[in-house]
Amino acid sequence: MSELYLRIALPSPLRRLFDYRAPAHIAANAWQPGVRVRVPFGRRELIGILVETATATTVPANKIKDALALLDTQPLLPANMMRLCIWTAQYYQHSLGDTFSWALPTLLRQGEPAEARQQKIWLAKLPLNLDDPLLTRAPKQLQALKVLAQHSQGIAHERLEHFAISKDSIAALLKKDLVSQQVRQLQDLAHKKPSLAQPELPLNDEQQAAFNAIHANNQEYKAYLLAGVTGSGKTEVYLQLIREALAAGKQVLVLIPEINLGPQTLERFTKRFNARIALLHSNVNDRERLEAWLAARSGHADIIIGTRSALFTPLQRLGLIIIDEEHDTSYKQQEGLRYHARDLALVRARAANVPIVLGSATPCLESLHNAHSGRFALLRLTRRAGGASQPKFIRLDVRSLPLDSGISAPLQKEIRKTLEAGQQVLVFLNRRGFAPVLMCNDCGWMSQCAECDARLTFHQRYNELRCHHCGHIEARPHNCPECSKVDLRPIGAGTERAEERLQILFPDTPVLRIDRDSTSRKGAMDTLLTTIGSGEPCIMIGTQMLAKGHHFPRVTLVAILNADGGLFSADFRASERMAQLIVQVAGRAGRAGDPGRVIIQSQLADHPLLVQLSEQGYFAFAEQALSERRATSLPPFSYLALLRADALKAELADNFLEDAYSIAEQLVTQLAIQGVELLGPIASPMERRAGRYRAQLLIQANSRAQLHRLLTPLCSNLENLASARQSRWSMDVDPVDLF
Ligand SMILES: Nc1ncnc2c1ncn2[C@@H]1O[C@H](COP(=O)(O)OP(=O)(O)OP(=O)(O)O)[C@@H](O)[C@H]1O
Ligand SMILES: [Zn+2]
Repeated sequence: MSELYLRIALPSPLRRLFDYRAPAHIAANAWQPGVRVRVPFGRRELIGILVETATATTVPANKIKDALALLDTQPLLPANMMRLCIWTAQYYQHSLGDTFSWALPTLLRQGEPAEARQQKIWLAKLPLNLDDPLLTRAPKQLQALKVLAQHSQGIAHERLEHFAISKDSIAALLKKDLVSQQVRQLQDLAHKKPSLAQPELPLNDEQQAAFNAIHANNQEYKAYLLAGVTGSGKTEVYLQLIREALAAGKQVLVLIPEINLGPQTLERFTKRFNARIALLHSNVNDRERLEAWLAARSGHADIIIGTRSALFTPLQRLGLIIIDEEHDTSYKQQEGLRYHARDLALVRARAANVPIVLGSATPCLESLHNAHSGRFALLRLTRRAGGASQPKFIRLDVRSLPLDSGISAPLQKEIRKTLEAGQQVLVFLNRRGFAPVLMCNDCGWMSQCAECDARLTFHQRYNELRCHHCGHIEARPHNCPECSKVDLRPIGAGTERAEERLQILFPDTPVLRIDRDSTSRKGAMDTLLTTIGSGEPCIMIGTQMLAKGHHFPRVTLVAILNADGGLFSADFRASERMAQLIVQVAGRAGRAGDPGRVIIQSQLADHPLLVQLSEQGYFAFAEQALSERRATSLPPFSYLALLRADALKAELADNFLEDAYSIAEQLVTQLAIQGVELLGPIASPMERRAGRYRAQLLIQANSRAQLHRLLTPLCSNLENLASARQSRWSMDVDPVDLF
């Protein structure tokens, strides 16, 4: 009999498969594509995914090794997900094995069985006998038994500690026959038909029209851009579409952006339905993630809600995909496999032939362009649901006004008025920490990161200087490191400073800071949201975390403190980002009965972008931005890939990129590739970061197909370059950031 070879995708950066011999003792038909295989690799063992089997190999007979073990009896990934992963790897120019690693829950990557866990449960034996003489000299066991007795459903083995029950006590109680153990299958819950748990809101005309349009075509692929102003009730449309899908026996995949959209949004879904909801976001632990993934794959979960990687969850009965806040850049992964979950979701929806809804108040220009060209159906919600009106914009010119920790006097007055009316205020400042830099008033020294081309931010709470780019932390110096004088001053204001000042200005009002520092503790965000939810007057001061999808009915004033940042950036997407951020933050104002106001405090209050945005709204801005992109041939009117390199010495990264440039040039000629331009190599906008020098080569093309004709051979050539060994490099297809 001829030998069987296994072509395996291994977690390695190399863009190829690895051949192994199938051990003779395993039946040939057990090797189905999609199963996990353990193999020797150098001196290590790795777990890979079988992609295909073959009867021949190019590996010489004395070099080929036997696979060690087959880990699954069924393919881990069904054929459609295998195809999606393969497509992803090819499109993003990434190794297939590593693509699987990003797509799979951690525990599966590590070889954990792909089975729903059986949970061990401890129960007190009945009738309960707390006076048992066996317990008289064992107070801990007695206490443990009492606690167990209070839990008629039993306590899970791994939760014992939580109830201060030691494993020793349990073992002793088991010996004395006072407790018993049960094994429960976590997915055993009987399969009930999902139902509504809460009455629905009657849709308004625009919502109904959007719902009808999507519902009418719910048996086939079609992409919808649900462009609804903030507070227009997009979520209600999603919820009713989900109801229809569930009633038809389908599963629904809902993608949400990262960063704390968590509690509020999730609650709206969980409260609405009696259905099994699998959560796959950053706050679930590895075990929970695996359970959710398995429940989704087996069809046990009805609704799957997660951040970008949830896109890769296998689903048996997929009927609808929803991408909430589709413009959010957290859908693009910025490391390793640089995929865009929104774009892949479109690929997935098309392959599964199901509808996909992209929702946003501020759609990205790519999506608007797709709507214009007819690839997406555009559905507009132009009014706020439930009668609230759109907030009013006020541009506050602060060129000649002194700023008090970033807050001008007229703004302070408006805040006071709002609080006195019993309402809440949201202050937006997209800068964490106390001050963006510490400066010596004597010699002009400024706090600078030793590892990055960046300033160190002063964090007063910890009396530290921190680099927001590499994570470096040092104690705040007492004297100037240059001139030894003691006059070091924080320059500019971050959220910490604004918080401190607001608390002094409004001593009787709670001031809640919401940024990555103040919410890093588990549960901290929930506590803050509870205070806000009470409806009492308060001031929230925070970064873009505040901009994302929150519904704060009592907020009537939104203040944007420093809107100038995005007006000068070199990145062609900066103005789009800034417009989205301003509109999203502004959208938190006046969402219930009382009308909302938005004050944009700026040194550039007359900047055309701010004028247009505040007077004509996001869509007018977006149309103009699109026509500028067209005129300058930038995405979505061209396609980009960014080759980045970094190394300990600048010339190593440069050498690599110079080599890459020549190879790319040769390939363009050899393969007669049309309409591709190589721009660079140049130093990255932040040239040094975390001690490494960074440079980049931008590849711009007027067709996606031509771009990929170049990228695929280019990447395999780069892998074998000598200069590639002294640099780290990555290819970013459709980059969202150009640094
Ligand atoms: N048809 C309706 N009738 C009455 N109230 C509604 C209706 N639809 C939605 N609402 C209410 O309007 C408010 C805003 O809705 P929702 O949060 O869904 O808007 P959104 O478009 O998702 O907003 P954003 O993009 O700003 O996050 C919510 O309080 C919601 O309960
Ligand atoms: Zn740094």
